[in-house]
Amino acid sequence: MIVTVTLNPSFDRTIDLDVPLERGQVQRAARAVQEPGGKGVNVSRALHTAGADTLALLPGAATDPMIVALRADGIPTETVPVSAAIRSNTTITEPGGTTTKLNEPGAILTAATATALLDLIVSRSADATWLVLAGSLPPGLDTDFYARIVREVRTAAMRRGTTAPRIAVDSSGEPLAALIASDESVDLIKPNADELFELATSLGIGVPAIDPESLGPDDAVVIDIADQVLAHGLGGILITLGSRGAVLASTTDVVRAEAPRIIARSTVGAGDCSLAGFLLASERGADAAGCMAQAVAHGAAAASLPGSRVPTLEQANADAIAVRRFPRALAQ
Ligand SMILES: O=P(O)(O)OC[C@@]1(O)O[C@H](CO)[C@@H](O)[C@@H]1O
Repeated sequence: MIVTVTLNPSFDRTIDLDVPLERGQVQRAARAVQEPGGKGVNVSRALHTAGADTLALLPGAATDPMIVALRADGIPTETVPVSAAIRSNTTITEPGGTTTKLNEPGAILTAATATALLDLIVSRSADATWLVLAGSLPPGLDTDFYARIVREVRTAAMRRGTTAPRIAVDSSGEPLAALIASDESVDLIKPNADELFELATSLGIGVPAIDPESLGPDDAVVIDIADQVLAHGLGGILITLGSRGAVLASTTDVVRAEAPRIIARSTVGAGDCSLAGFLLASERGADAAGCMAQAVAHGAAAASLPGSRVPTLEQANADAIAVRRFPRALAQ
């Protein structure tokens, strides 16, 4: 089972405009939808839709409209009750595909809620093959909270005499930097190129003064930086590159997967679906190339859907993805 943790969930609101956004003006939206979100929640939504066994862990009141919607969608969910409402992040989409995202900070989590979440995560990790820690940390949690989860999950597994789950992390900024700089190692992180450059800088790794989005199809720079980040005790780095696909850098392989041509409707949650595709294939015994094909198939299919809708397995066809694998043995 793949257990996901979303400490700062959101009831994502997507507002579609038929005309370009004009700042400072009153405009009429063409349509608006609201979907349960937050990165770990999206991973669980995509896994569940693809028929995989998953459990989403998050803070939220049972009566919160987001939790009600998540359960109505049939996503296996366990919550630690909180009194504050789950935040609502807003996405504005304009004709031509421009997307503007406004993320709220989220409600403050108390120390008691943090402890209850930690207990729940440790307990449910006993049945997990993968544990996914995803998204920002809400106010009230220390930036090293992810490192604390990893430590406690591994200590509990050692006490039980069982294998700890593999750990995948999809976060950015200080929480990710604090985790990578800590003594805890993780199996996989999933940054985009911007987030990888930001992480490398925080670790004192020199990065070129260029916009990672302008790198073009030559991913040598990205792989060189990923290799230096890998040396901080990581098993692999899955770097999502938008319309250029994705690259996996691990100690044993470099795998490049090309994105298919699509008409992008909304990229919100596409990275989360890429991670879900990777884990889904990993659960089903695929090798690194197979995991990357499913990652890119899922990410591209999600980007072609409106809002943060997740694709079905039929929509995320991994057979259509071109993948090249370059085996290697990287010294750690
Ligand atoms: O504010 P965070 O936690 O970094 O990201 C939250 C979020 O932007 O991530 C998902 C898309 O990846 C959305 O469902 C959600 O609104």
